[in-house]
Amino acid sequence: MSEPVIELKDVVVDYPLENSLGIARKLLRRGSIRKKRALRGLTFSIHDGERVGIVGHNGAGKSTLLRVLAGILPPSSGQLAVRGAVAPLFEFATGFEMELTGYENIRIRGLLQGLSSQQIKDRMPEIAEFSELGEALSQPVRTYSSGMFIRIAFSTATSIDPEVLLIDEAFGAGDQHFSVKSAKRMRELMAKGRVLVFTSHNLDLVKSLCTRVIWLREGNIVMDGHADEVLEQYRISESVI
Ligand SMILES: Nc1ncnc2c1ncn2[C@@H]1O[C@H](COP(=O)(O)OP(=O)(O)OP(=O)(O)O)[C@@H](O)[C@H]1O
Repeated sequence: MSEPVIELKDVVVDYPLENSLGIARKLLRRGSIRKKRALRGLTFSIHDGERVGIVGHNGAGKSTLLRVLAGILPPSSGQLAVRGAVAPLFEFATGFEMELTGYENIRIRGLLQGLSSQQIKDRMPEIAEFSELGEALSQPVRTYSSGMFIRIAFSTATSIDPEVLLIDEAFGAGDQHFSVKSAKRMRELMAKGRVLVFTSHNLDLVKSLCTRVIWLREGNIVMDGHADEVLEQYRISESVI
């Protein structure tokens, strides 16, 4: 079998439960920093062509797992390999430099996604056009509405032909016009992408999009297997609660 596109081994994520001042004070006093363990040693691989749904109740660790796969959040311990270009289609409103212009923010996001300066330059007209932001792209993004941030982030994230598509169903694609346009582009990318990882509370949508489902509970994998089988068990457990 070929090398997996995504490979996790004993991946743990702890969130500090203190702000940076609290952490500094604890360090000075040699006290222990309180943490919340969100992922408790996940091990799995995803191969070419797999469409994987991640399900679980609130707080199960779905968003944390997507952030780890996107490289936004480094694991606290364990090993992670993601082979190929990743398009993270969630948390669009985070990570902007407020004093810089729309164009500059597109460049930064592109570099973070692993594009070269030349690739960004080549794609800039297409990204700008898809965003439909026009002259506003020359303004500092602190002047933008929340929908305008989404336009930049979505247009940049989908400007590559990604091998790995990470989608949180609750991604919120802005106004009606842009959400129709972005849904169409997402479907095109899903048809082309080698791997899809999709989190959602909408089990019918998961069933229609995914071949495999990983069920998380409190940062552990409860079940990992064929979508129909895992969703059936998950539904039974939900009706018991
Ligand atoms: N920034 C943070 N600081 C501290 N704890 C966090 C942080 N983000 C998430 N957590 C905790 O980590 C755990 C996993 O959260 P996560 O957001 O990954 O769950 P989820 O499955 O995506 O939930 P939901 O379905 O509600 O979106 C939860 O217990 C949550 O309270």
